[in-house]
Amino acid sequence: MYATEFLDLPALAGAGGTVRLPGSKSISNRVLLLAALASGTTEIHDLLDSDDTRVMLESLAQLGCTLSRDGAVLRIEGLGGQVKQRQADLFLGNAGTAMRPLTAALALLGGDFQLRGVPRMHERPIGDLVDALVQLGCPIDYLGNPGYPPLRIRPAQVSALQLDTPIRVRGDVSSQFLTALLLALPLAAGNRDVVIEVVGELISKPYIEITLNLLARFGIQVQREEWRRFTIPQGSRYVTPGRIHVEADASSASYFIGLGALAAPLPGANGIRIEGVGSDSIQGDIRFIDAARQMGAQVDSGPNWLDVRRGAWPLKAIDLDCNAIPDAAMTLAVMALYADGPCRLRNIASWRVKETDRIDAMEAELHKLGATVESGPDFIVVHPLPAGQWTPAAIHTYDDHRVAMCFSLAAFNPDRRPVRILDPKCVAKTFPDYFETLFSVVAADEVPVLCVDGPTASGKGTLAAELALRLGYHYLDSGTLYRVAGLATRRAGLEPEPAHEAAIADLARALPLCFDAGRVLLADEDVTDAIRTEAAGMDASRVSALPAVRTALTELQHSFRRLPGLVADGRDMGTVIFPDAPLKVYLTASAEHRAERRHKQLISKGIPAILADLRADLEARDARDSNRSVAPLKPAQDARLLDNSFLSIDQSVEQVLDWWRQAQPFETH
Ligand SMILES: O=C(O)C1=C[C@@H](OP(=O)(O)O)[C@@H](O)[C@H](O)C1
Ligand SMILES: C=C(OP(=O)(O)O)C(=O)O
Repeated sequence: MYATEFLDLPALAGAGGTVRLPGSKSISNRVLLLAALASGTTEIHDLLDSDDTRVMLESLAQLGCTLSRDGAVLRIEGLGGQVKQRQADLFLGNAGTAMRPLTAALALLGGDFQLRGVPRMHERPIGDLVDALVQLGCPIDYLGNPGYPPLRIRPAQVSALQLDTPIRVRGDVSSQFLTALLLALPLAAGNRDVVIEVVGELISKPYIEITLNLLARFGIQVQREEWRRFTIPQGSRYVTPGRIHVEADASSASYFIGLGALAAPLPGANGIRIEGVGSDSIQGDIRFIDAARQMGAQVDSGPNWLDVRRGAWPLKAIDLDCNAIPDAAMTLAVMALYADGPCRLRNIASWRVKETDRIDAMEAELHKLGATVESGPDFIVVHPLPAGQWTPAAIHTYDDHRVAMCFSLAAFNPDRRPVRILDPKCVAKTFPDYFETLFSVVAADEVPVLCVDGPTASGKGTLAAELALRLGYHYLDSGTLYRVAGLATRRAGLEPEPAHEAAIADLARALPLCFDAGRVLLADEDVTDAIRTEAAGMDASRVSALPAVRTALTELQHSFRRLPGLVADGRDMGTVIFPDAPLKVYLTASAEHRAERRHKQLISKGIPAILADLRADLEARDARDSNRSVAPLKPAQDARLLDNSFLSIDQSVEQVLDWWRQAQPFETH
């Protein structure tokens, strides 16, 4: 997951390959609750692991459920209709699929519970559900604004519940209220039928189908009359299916269906293959493929897969009632930028009460890209954005995963403008590795590189690693490559000198090197410490002066240039390896300061060192590095010089980030 302040997507040129998507949020949270309410053990395969499921799991654990994980399998011991903890304060983040169903279940289970969430959750309505439960005889208080969480649920007298008349619930604000009642009311259906009636037009109907389908998997056959009346038969009891599999999330698939529809195919790949969800999905958002087809995409599907390719181009404009696919429809709003006319998405009033007011959010952010957008209480019209009119934009994401995900598709714009996604970690709600997955199937003509070159002990490693962290970029410590090559040379029994140049180059070309969370592995051996000795530094400097070795390592270094970008530190990053890098920094500090830093570093590790000797070694190494015939150490012509003798690490980082920001076309936010 990218936990950076922003993530810059360079202009993307094409897409192709296979993605396997994480589990469905809607199925995961329903299955978790049903498994908790049932007796016995349920084995859940491929459960979604994200913020929304984490809050559900934590709540169930607080209520006394025993949970255990074994790879991709989660085992849950059901409570059999009895919570072990009759008092709990539950935090449900911004997960509607946890807040609403748990409210209903806990109201019926009996106990003293508080349910709260993030500030936005306290603006998302729950009044219709609370009204239905209160009418039934469950005491529930609002702890903040009436109609919204946080809530306090007090114990209800199950025997005194008003089940003689149908329980009436409004269905026109969120279908999750009806889902919540359907999931929980089997608890009250021991000796009578329980009837629920929907008041007003029910929205998001396919989500009710998911609920009914999963209830049936847990032994409860709800009878449905149209979308108005639902009967849970007397004697209904949750029976675990034992083992249940969660299919991949169809709403998450919409970004990759959109991608396949609008990206030019990559050579050798036949569009985008999506695995984990397909034509037999029980999720209503699978119908997004119909919308994509209407826009011109070519979609083939099978039981557990989808294949998507560009068909009509530009995409065809659509005018669509999106009530049944409210989540995936946001993807259409960005695809509309590439259409041959204005696209109208209708019947989406619920967008206004989700993670943010999504109609306003989409309008504001599409507008930043340069698009013309019109909207009303329950619709949005997005006009196509012709070439020449795209503006580089920093997309505000409103802590809404879907805003972040769907706007990534704007990086395919014909003007080759980069797109900045602010607060990219908001995707953690349902798809923590969204951007990693995207990067695995897209290509850019130019992946940005930020080079940090400089002499030994200038602090370039610390600076570059921090920059990589802040930008969410890959990190190449090229000095390490030479150090590892030096070590491998010694291990092969060779002296690092010109006489063995060809043999050392062969070794370097096939270096089994891997960077793993700050550790350096050589053929699975952790050599992080071994390559950091002064002697290894000297060997690195000596092998790096051999031209054939440098050539062998060049290709390896180029391979680190992957999306979304690279920070490379070394001595010739800007001059030789990445001459086209948009920002090159040459970092220096006086020999005196560098020797002092190195001295401090060694002493703090308990390694004895003499300051004067260190300084002399350092000056000798500077002279050798600057005078070597191949790629001598010098600033690139277009490098920015940074002398950090009197700067803290933070100050240096801020300075370079400032230069980086200036080199980007985004207006500051
Ligand atoms: O029941 C569900 O799993 C959901 C129902 C939909 O909400 P509404 O019924 O509020 O539209 C949907 O937007 C949400 O992401 C998940
Ligand atoms: C509306 C959404 O979430 P929630 O389940 O919190 O309602 C969503 O995921 O788009």
